[in-house]
Amino acid sequence: MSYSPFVSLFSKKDISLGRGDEPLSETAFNEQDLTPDLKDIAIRATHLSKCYQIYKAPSARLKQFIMPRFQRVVRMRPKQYYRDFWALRNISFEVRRGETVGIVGRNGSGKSTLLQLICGTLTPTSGVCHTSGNIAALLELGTGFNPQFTGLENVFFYGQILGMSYHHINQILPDILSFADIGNFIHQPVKTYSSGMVMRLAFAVSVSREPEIFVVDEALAVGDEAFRRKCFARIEALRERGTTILFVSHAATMVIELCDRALLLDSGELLYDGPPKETITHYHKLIFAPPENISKLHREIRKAAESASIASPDNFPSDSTADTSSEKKEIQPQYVEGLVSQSRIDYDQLGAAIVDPRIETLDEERVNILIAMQEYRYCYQVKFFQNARRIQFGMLIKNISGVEIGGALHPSLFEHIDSVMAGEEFQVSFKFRCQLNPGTYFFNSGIQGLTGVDSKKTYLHRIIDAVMFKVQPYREREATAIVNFDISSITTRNKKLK
Ligand SMILES: Nc1ncnc2c1ncn2[C@@H]1O[C@H](COP(=O)(O)OP(=O)(O)OP(=O)(O)O)[C@@H](O)[C@H]1O
Repeated sequence: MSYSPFVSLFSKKDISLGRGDEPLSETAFNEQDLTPDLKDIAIRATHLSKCYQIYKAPSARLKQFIMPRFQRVVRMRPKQYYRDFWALRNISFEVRRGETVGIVGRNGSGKSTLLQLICGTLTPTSGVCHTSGNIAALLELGTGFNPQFTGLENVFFYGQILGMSYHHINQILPDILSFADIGNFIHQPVKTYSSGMVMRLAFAVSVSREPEIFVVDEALAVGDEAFRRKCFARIEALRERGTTILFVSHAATMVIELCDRALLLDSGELLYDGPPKETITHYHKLIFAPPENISKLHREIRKAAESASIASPDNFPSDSTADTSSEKKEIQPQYVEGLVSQSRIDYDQLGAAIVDPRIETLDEERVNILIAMQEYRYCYQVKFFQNARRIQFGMLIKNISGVEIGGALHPSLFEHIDSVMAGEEFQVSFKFRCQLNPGTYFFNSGIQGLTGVDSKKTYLHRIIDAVMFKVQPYREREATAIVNFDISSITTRNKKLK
């Protein structure tokens, strides 16, 4: 019976591997061998590469097995019947203990290969991967479960692979079953399960023995909304307890919400390693780029990666609300030159252009550090290159996770400017009160309307994350969550009951 584990536990190790037929060596990774800085590191990948041999047909594989030996005997130069395909090339990065790191990339970019190298289920062609701590990995969905076994049998099967005793699994079984929540299906063979049910069970088992490193490959994508929320909550709990988490996802919001950092892979190369929102922006650009623009985009992303540290959030006033000193109370709105959106996306201009989006105080001073509860204007110019009809100018405020907080349209939600002529220019200004709690936020800008003989409204120009800004507290923080509704509260103490 063949079995390939997809929930697996690995011990501290240091795998050094050579290319192709070279002997592989695996050595123990002792805590005392670690340099002090390495003690903070859960995963260190150094120049990791993985090359697959691609054969045109199965017969070529056989030829490769026989012919080179024969050719050597007759003193011919051995011929190669395959071509090399580099799924990963020269990947180096570190993950600190307790960090949550997302991996994003287009299909085939090498994400799963990287996770498998880290987990040790695949050997690198060259390079080294150090991991420190027990790893629980939720890799390719379903490939590990024995389809003939019932769910319950698989719980014990995996639990023991994870290093738990039968007795311990028995003890925590109610928790596992309650988390998986698949009812009586637990007594059915896994081959009768939907992919969502397999995921529920696999996730429940893999987190039951709290791992030091938790690696998840896209598995959560198959769960329903409610279960995904439950998984996120569990991942959050693991995070809070200091588990290092590495996961692959195509879901931008999830990466932005959960991760401290995100890596962008493309064509086997680590293109970007930075804050999740910026990584996701580069990823989105790659997904939507026509093939002929990919190389140019690669160059741009590499360049952005080099200069990323300049715009590090550490260089700007913090979002902290703890400091309620008098200096903090007197803080003024200001403009910080380097505080610019790294995630701006300019869509094509279809007859109009948004120019110079900015935030101003009511005295027309440009700012990007705003004081909560004060009034500002969000402004931009619009230039029309074509005649257009039924025009609306828009703005939208989002937080760093992409949650849409509030927006407006001019003239209004249900009105529009009937027509504009090519060459006309507008100054658009939205006055607002900054009822946001301290944090980092973004403005989108957009012009909707009709051009030519179109009868369907489209964006004539749109800029996502056009302006980035930070909000500082106006006094001590007065409200919870994102929006400050200026809530006033009162309590009346009831008379003591006799
Ligand atoms: N065993 C293999 N033999 C040959 N090529 C392989 C093998 N496994 C993966 N590849 C190739 O390596 C590249 C990277 O694959 P990988 O599965 O790591 O990509 P991925 O980023 O996880 O993709 P996806 O988002 O589609 O899951 C792909 O082009 C894939 O076809």
